[in-house]
Amino acid sequence: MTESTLADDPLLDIGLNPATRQLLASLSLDAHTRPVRVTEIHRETVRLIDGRHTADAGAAPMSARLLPALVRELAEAGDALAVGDWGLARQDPDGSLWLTDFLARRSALTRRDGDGRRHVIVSNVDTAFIVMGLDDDFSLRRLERFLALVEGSGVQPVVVLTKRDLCPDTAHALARLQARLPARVPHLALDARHPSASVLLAPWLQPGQTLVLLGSSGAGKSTLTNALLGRPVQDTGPTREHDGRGKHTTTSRSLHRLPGGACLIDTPGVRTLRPDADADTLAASFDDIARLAPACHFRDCQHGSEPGCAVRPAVEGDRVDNFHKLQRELQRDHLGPLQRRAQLSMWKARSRASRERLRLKRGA
Ligand SMILES: Nc1nc2c(ncn2[C@@H]2O[C@H](COP(=O)(O)OP(=O)(O)OP(=O)(O)O)[C@@H](O)[C@H]2O)c(=O)[nH]1
Ligand SMILES: [Zn+2]
Repeated sequence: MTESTLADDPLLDIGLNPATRQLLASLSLDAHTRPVRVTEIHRETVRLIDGRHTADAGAAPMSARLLPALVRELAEAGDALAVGDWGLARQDPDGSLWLTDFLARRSALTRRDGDGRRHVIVSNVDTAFIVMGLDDDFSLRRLERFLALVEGSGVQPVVVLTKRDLCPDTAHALARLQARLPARVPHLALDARHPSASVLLAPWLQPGQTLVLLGSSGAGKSTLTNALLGRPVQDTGPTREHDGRGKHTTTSRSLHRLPGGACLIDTPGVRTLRPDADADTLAASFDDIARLAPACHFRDCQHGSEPGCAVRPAVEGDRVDNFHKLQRELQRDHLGPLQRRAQLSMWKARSRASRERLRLKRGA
């Protein structure tokens, strides 16, 4: 048997990359076990694709149960499956499908719950397009939030500015962005409705690559998804596709295969991922400030109006302010409910006091 190449591996359709392929090759799988990717998580089952039953775009997902040993293993590790995970599925003689293992992740976008625990929302993603409109949506502060969310996840952020056609002065917006954004983060401006979007984004859309779109509501994620797919994704209603078990709706398709060969993961979890950072990723994302701060004259310099500040001349003031704001938020998020309430009433008392002072000053 001649060795097949990555290019003709059916798993390429579902985001197989050289590293995952190498890992799978080392596993000597029996005839009943095959590599799969998780596209949906339900209470007792998961939906999987194996790249074999590919329709025009995105494979029709199969339902599988988790092997009890896998459930135990995950519980012991305090972990859970995520969309994008690679795993192994075994088909029993009676036709039932079991997820038996899951493979180590090479990247993960996570969110924290109220108790500060981390949950993986999506894994094995190469690129996150941070989508932001060049209209009222444009906010460098929010962009910095999203970047801090992606930082440290193993995912490459790319800033995609949509609505270029609506922006009277794109050059100005880009200049502001460049003054703020670390040079390592690629960025571009486009009209998300135009087919040329996939040409501009081609470097991140190569076969085997997996991407997600992040961004606030109305930023243009659906519009861009349609442009990348080359056709509208129907969000509701039945599709024409039948497989004997009934109709699939496209809403259940969270992994789209793009014409160029990349996979786009679009799940409600990703859509609603709030750009919250944690301390490490925040520091890494604002590493320009961290790098310069040791050269400030005062050790506790806030990079405001202190003499001898090394940060202020080099970093835009609003970026420094945003860093401090996100840091404060983080501290607040890490407080327990009681401490949070105490802090809230302290702030309320303070603002009451300052309102009172203002009132007295104005002689009201
Ligand atoms: N002119 C213009 N309109 C755009 C562009 N990108 C998006 N739009 C419009 O902006 C509106 C919002 O775009 P959507 O793609 O629905 O935004 P979204 O990010 O998917 O929003 P949610 O689904 O709420 O998360 C739609 O009316 C789009 O037609 C663009 O580049 N140019
Ligand atoms: Zn300073």
